[in-house]
This record gives sequence, structure tokens and C-alpha cells, in this order.
Amino acid sequence: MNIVSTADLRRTYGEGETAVHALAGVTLSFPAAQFTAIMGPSGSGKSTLMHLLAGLDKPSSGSVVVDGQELAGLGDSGLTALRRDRLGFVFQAFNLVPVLTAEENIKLPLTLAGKQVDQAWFDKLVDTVGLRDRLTHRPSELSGGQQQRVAVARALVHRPAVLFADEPTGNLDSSSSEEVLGLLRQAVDEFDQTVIMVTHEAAAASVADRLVVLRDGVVVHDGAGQDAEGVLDLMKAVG
Ligand SMILES: Nc1ncnc2c1ncn2[C@@H]1O[C@H](COP(=O)(O)OP(=O)(O)OP(=O)(O)O)[C@@H](O)[C@H]1O
Repeated sequence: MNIVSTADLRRTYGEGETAVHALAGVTLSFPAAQFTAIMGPSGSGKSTLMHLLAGLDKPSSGSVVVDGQELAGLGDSGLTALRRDRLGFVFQAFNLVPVLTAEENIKLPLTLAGKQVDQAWFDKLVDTVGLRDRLTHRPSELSGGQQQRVAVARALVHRPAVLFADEPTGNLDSSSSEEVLGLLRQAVDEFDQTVIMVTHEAAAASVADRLVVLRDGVVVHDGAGQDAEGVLDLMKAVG
């Protein structure tokens, strides 16, 4: 079953001769429990695609279906509810709330939605991300890697249909990057989580099951995951 799919997705900024075709017809399907890395040179349309998949921007034409819902058919409140209830996000900047503890940050999506915390799931997540002894700490008292692990737990606490990760290791050293990527991998393997990650880093992309490469707003490669060397070779070949 596809959790996310697009059909001939286009997004044009501006008009006439100065128009930029950030996405120029992208048709992709993302099956459940698959880890996809999206790569491509700067300006190839990766952020635009992520924003459209998450309903944060509207396409010029084409469709996006997420968790069985055509986004064009949802109003602003429907999109907000979809993002809150069905999507998880991890960004390069950890985006934690500074005055809240790690535990409060992790539970925030549920608090905001007025939903009960599934304590067994919360405990499992906390143990998976290895933050049991840091739950009462505020973000400023945590390392970058720990903060991003809080962000991963927060993105998973409401069991989203899909987790979007936008350069999740962009601000991390290599060992923290490995930890965070390992967590995302574990979420796919153990929790059947669907993950779609944009990255510039071959090492990050190498943990994915599938590699999609964009260039000039179109898909120029869509294939099985590669090791880091394979990713670099592929990027050279398509770049
Ligand atoms: N709000 C906007 N107005 C005009 N042009 C835009 C806007 N946002 C993006 N673009 C253009 O659309 C194209 C795709 O941009 P996008 O940010 O999706 O690329 P990207 O692959 O995410 O790049 P990067 O790796 O640098 O983040 C670029 O040419 C960019 O300049």
C-alpha cells in the first residue's frame, strides 16, 4: 500500500519568462515501511517536493495523496489536522521548545491535539532513542545529538503515517548523525514506519532502502539504496 503518492506534480514560481519550474512533473509512490532518501543538487526541487507532500505548499498542478487523502480536497483546517495527526517532522534545526523538558517536548504533538499519551509506546520510544535519563532536561542541557533524538521521538509519538526528515543530520557530528540515522532505520524496521528524508549527505542516504534523485525539478533516478560510495558514484553519474 502506498502511504504517499504524487501524479505529475508541478510547482512553478513566478510567471512568464522569469518563471521557475521548481517541480516539472513528478510522479512518485512511497509504499508503507520504506525508507526513501531524496537527493539532488541545490535548487533541484527537494524542498519544494517535501513541502508539497506535507501540504505546506500548494502545487501549480498535479496531485498529492497522503494516507488516502487527496490534499487538494482538504481545506486549511483539514491540512492542519492531517499534519498534526498523521505526519511527523524532523528538521535540520531541532525545533524543540526551549522552556519544555525533553519529556514535554516529546509529548507535545499529543498535548497540542488534546490526546492521551500511550504510555507503553512512549516508554518504548524513550528507550529506543536512549533518553530515559534525560527526560527532565531542557534542550539547552542536551547535546545536539540528544536534541535530535528528542525530535525523532516527538515525530513518532503519535504514530504518524509518514515521517518527513529534512536534512536531519545537517547540524550533527558524524557519530550523532549515525545515531539519528540508526533510529530512523529502526523506526522503519521495527515499527513499520514510512520515512521520506531529504539529504545532501551520501552517508545519510546510504541507510535508506531507496534513493530518488531530482534534477531541475524532475526525477532523474529512482532505485534501490546504495552504500555511501555507490551514492556518490550515482550522484556523479546523474549530476
Ligand atoms: N518562494 C520561491 N520563489 C521563487 N523561486 C523559488 C521559491 N522557492 C524555491 N524557488 C526556486 O525553485 C527551485 C527549487 O528550489 P528548492 O528549494 O525546492 O530546491 P532544493 O533542491 O531544496 O535546494 P537546496 O538543496 O539548495 O535546499 C530553485 O530554483 C529555487 O530558486
